[in-house]
Amino acid sequence: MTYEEQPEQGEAQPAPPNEPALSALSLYPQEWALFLDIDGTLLDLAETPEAIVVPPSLPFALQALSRQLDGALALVTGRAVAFVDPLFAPFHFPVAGLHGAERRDAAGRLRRALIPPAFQEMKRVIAQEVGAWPGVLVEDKGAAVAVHYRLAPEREGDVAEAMQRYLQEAGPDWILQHGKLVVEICPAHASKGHAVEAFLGEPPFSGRRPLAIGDDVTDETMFGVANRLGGQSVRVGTPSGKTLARASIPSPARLREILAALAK
Ligand SMILES: O=P(O)(O)OC[C@H]1O[C@H](O[C@H]2O[C@H](CO)[C@@H](O)[C@H](O)[C@H]2O)[C@H](O)[C@@H](O)[C@@H]1O
Ligand SMILES: [Mg+2]
Repeated sequence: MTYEEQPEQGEAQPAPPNEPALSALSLYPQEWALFLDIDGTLLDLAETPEAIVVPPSLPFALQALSRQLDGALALVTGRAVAFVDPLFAPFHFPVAGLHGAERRDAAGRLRRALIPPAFQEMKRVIAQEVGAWPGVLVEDKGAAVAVHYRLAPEREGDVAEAMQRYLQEAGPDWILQHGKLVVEICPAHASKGHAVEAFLGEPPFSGRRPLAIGDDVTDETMFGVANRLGGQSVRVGTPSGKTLARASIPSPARLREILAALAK
């Protein structure tokens, strides 16, 4: 198993194309744990959060791969955990949701994030104010709220300004998370990197090398953890900025092809 060495731990570089990065999974399945982002990684991006399409064969490929890895496969997403299971039915994979703020481990134990009453009220006000702008969508995710402007890109500045204002109101327990044509307010204590570390502290993930695959800035924390722990990091698509990922795959469609081949 050979990988290109990186110059410095933590130093962001453009990721070189390196699809063979995934072949280690089939060569040494007992050594690896796989952490997969959903939107823009496993699934093509869609115009709205609800419009995503899950190819029918994908859940079965993931299940076969999970079995090869003795269950050491987890989904690590900005979506809420409750949203994820129906996507990958009939399977229930270990999953970290809301960028790591909630997590269901391999034993099925779910750690939820609290939704304080003040945050509940703030989501209502955001939906009322920002949700009234044509083309702007407010996604209530429980302990996080996302405002999407994919259908109204000219509203980027307005959305950023409004969410910054709401963040001030929410206080220090919350952070802004920028994504692909979306700005979110999420719990500050969590990150995808922390979620990957938490999985790696438990069976069947413990003792394995993490392979993290994602497409967006929120995935950079799990790339950093994977690199630090002797694993591998893969960014899907062409990153707009620099990335900690050590390899890249051109598209979700290509990743699905590779995963399907590995699952056989
Ligand atoms: O961490 P991920 O699994 O990648 O989730 C990140 C966010 O994905 C979703 O928004 C993005 O995908 C939508 C559907 O393709 C797209 O319409 C939107 O523009 C993207 O930002 C999801 O709606 C968010 O809740 C996730 O945090
Ligand atoms: Mg993504």
